[in-house]
Amino acid sequence: MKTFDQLYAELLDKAATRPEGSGTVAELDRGVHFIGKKIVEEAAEVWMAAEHEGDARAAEEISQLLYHLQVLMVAKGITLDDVYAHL
Ligand SMILES: N=c1c2ncn([C@@H]3O[C@H](COP(=O)(O)OP(=O)(O)OP(=O)(O)O)[C@@H](O)[C@H]3O)c2ncn1[C@@H]1O[C@H](COP(=O)(O)O)[C@@H](O)[C@H]1O
Repeated sequence: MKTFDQLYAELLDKAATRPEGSGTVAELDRGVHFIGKKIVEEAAEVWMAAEHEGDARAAEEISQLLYHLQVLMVAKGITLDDVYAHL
């Protein structure tokens, strides 16, 4: 289990060190357009899970959406503070 901040730090490290087999590195290499489409896809899965698949599945889909949002943040150089400033 990890927090939002811990995951972001892990993804920043993956982007910097580019370990073999990292899905994050592969997604970053495909670019913002691809990541944006993943976000839209995961958002739809969150919606469907929340309406039809129960809270546990919804929570899992939400975690995936948060992951892809963080990959986009890393791709764009957007920091946690940049986002938190608007909360
Ligand atoms: N939290 C996540 C995470 N959530 C979602 N995903 C990715 O997003 C995909 C979404 O799953 P779906 O089942 O919706 O996708 P799918 O359509 O079946 O599969 P795809 O064809 O879209 O890949 C997963 O296949 C993962 O590739 C994640 N990939 C990585 N992490 C964490 O990110 C960190 C870095 O991971 P790596 O870069 O892979 O080392 C680790 O702590 C991981 O646990």
